[in-house]
Amino acid sequence: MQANYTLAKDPLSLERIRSILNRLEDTIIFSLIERAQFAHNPKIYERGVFKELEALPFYGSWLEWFLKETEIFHGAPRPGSPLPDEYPFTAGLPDPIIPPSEYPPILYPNTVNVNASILSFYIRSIVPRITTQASLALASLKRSRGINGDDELEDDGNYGSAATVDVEVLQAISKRVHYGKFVSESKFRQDPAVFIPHIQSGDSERLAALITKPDVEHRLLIRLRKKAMLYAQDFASDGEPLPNCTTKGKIDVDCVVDLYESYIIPLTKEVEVEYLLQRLDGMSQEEIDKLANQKY
Ligand SMILES: O=C(O)C(=O)C[C@]1(C(=O)O)C=C[C@@H](O)C=C1
Repeated sequence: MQANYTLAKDPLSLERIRSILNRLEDTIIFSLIERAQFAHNPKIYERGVFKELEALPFYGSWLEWFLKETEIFHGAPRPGSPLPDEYPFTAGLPDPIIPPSEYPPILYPNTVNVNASILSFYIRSIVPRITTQASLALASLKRSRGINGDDELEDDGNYGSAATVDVEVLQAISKRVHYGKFVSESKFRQDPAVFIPHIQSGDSERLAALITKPDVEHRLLIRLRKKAMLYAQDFASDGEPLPNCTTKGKIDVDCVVDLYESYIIPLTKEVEVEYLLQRLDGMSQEEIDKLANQKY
């Protein structure tokens, strides 16, 4: 998020936040297309495989090392920083070289960070699926050359390139999912009195029902499928689209839709609810009563 986002006249307008979520769909689809050109390379997600890393010293997977180095370099904001639209996947990061900029507070202070879940579903369910085509092509090439070891069939050796793109995909998904906090704050401010009793009783289910908008989800999934089909299109050298029967396309469109339906939307909702559950922390009953009648 840029400074101009928080300085906008109404940074919590739901329409505005949804337009950012819409834009992030493009970033996520394009980065997945980039990852899909490489084979699965399962080695890069396992700890202790690259002995070279132990000399650093670093204990973790190849991808975890990339995440850590990227976050150190980017000076990833720590939880609780004033502009929380980027959340670290790794811990123990040094302080950024340049002090964080001052931004007007928009979100209520909170500790919500679901990056561990994002990393887990991405490695477990997304990478193997979006790389199936590249891995199969590689495996048949290797077999034709007499290479049969199961371990190596899905390994094209592009560890650096694959992990670089993994970091991009993960950061884009993380940003998208944690935007749930802005959505939640926006919905809360529309009518604090509706939310307050359920926050006070810790009723996650009622809160989830309040923030869920089935028609918005439905439209999103239709839009996403159309976008993914369009971006996945292959073109001939003269720029003419190749017919679907001659090309499998750059990405498995069903996988993109499933990623949103099964993981990104549910996790965004989890962030929204977790954020709400912390929304009154540290407030006195008097302050809460005042908030219940507040008109933003
Ligand atoms: O747009 C909203 O209102 C959101 O809360 C975001 C979102 C989403 O993840 O896209 C999540 C929950 C709603 O049911 C609809 C959409």
